[in-house]
Amino acid sequence: MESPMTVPGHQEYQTQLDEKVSRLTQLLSPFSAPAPSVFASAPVHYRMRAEFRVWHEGDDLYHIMFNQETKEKYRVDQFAPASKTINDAMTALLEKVKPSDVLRKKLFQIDYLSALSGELVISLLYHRQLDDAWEAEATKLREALQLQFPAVNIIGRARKQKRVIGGDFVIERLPVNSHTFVFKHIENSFTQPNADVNCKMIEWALNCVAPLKGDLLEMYCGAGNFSIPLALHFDNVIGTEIAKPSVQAAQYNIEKNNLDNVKIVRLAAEEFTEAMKGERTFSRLEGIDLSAYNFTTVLVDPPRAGLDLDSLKMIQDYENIIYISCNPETLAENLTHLCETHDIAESALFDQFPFTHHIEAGVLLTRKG
Ligand SMILES: C[S@@+](CC[C@H](N)C(=O)[O-])C[C@H]1O[C@@H](n2cnc3c(N)ncnc32)[C@H](O)[C@@H]1O
Repeated sequence: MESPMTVPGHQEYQTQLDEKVSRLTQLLSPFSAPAPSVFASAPVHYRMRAEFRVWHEGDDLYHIMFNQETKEKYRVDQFAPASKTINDAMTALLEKVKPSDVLRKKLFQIDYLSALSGELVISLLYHRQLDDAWEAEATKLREALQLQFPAVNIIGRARKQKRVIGGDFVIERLPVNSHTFVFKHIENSFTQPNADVNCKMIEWALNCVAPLKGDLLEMYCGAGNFSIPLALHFDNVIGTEIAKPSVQAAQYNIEKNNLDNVKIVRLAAEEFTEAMKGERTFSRLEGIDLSAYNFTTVLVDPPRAGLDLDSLKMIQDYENIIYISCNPETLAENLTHLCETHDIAESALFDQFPFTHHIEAGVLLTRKG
């Protein structure tokens, strides 16, 4: 079992990025899209999250991963794609967990969530129930790690159990243009994995909306990753999101960034579309008069499946559409509808996932003249 700490070379990275650019260009070519702007990733330490299985060997214990092709396990002492904070924590954590019978017993997985701010959540996953003895040891572990990491939280997870030592989130500080935005990122909720490339995505979106006025409607807004920076530009923003923890984080983020023109509503995109069409009313929209907004622009950032047909039709009512996609195939399918009414004015490739074949893309659509 070998630890593949070898970092792929620049040429290998560039070749793969070039392939992604040509794949995206090809997928967008039926829609007469301009050539995509390309936002590259750092070659190492770009991931804010990492998950490892744990291997026990006598008194020893280490992180492992699996080769996706051969399914063979390999030892991972350091993991170049993960942030420096995660790499430092991997060593520091195991040093302290190894000698503790309570902490190591039936520990099978370790998940790390870090932030550019240096904050860190470590989740320890067990095949046994966690008791007060575990909590006492985990509290001591956190205190010991706090000497090295300014803000570190520990979570213990087992079947139907979650014990939190500290908090279950990190506070991120994202530099976007000349501004720093504060974001609460909750463990086990969606957050963009590559923080630097995420900042470039937000800057690209801000650039797209620079000439636009009025109000912004956003669907699939998560914890307000786009809603909050874009609120500095628009008069008002309404964001919708299905996941309760993300909506709660978004409310926190609105307050911490001192915004009073953003509302986040917990609704599925499909439900929100029904509300916009006047087909259904929702108590969660009470006090919000959707007809009073002057929505000129809609931003969508759906999961891999893309948008349903009704939501596609609904967003075609707006002058400007920003579509952020983690799956260019469903983006292209959705564009066959959207380009009946809109043209692609800008396109972009954000290399959120270097050294994989995954593509994150963005398009700005404007209503046909
Ligand atoms: C790709 S993430 C984007 C989140 C956010 N824009 C960001 O940049 O962090 C997609 C988001 O859509 C949410 N989601 C998934 N299905 C949904 C649905 N049917 N309706 C509304 N939101 C949904 C997920 O919880 C997730 O937060």
